[in-house]
Amino acid sequence: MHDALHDIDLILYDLDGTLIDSAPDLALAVDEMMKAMDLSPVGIDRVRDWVGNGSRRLVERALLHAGAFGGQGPDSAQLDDALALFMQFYEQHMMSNTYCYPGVIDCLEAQRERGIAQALVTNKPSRFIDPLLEAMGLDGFFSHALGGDALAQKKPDPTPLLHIAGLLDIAPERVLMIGDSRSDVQAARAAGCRCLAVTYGYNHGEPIAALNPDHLLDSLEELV
Ligand SMILES: O=C(O)COP(=O)(O)O
Ligand SMILES: [Mg+2]
Repeated sequence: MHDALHDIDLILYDLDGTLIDSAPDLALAVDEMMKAMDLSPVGIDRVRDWVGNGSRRLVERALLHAGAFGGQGPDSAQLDDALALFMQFYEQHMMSNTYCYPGVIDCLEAQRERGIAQALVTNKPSRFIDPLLEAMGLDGFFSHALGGDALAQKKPDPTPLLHIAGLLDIAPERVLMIGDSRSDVQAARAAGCRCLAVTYGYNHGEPIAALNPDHLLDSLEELV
């Protein structure tokens, strides 16, 4: 068994950039939103670097980049309207070009056989979680799935991690957070959980190794 799994009773997985490669469809929805607002498309390379702090922040980053609203960026009502457009387009496109990363299903099955509890902690809005998990064949593995809007705080705040650990009555030091970005590493640290980062995801254009996670993997297959 891989070192990262020693003394672990619960694994918390991030979704975007860790279990699924969703950047193509997120980019499609951002660019549809930009078009609807008469702004230039931003493209997938930028969107990949902007994912990780929830849809509202993603939309805000795109509007700031485009210099929309007089270069000041949107106020709260303008951001709400743009976000509503993004959500509508993403709902239509979220499974057009989104796939599980290699090794994900095998990893989930292996931990289920080992009797390790598994849950999902994503900053993605909750309404997208169930349809995506089902379409990707990932439903049925997780006892709990929290979206970025489920609680008052989201990653990098430790609250969602501690919330699930508390529901399952598992001490934070026996929890492993697996993610692709600094929000995951920071949330795990703040919660007192162990942390494993994957190198293939989205981390705002920077190597995740720089954050010194407890473990670093190129594929979740290594946890099988
Ligand atoms: O919606 C996002 O910003 C990304 O969510 P994640 O926490 O699953 O990476
Ligand atoms: Mg992520």
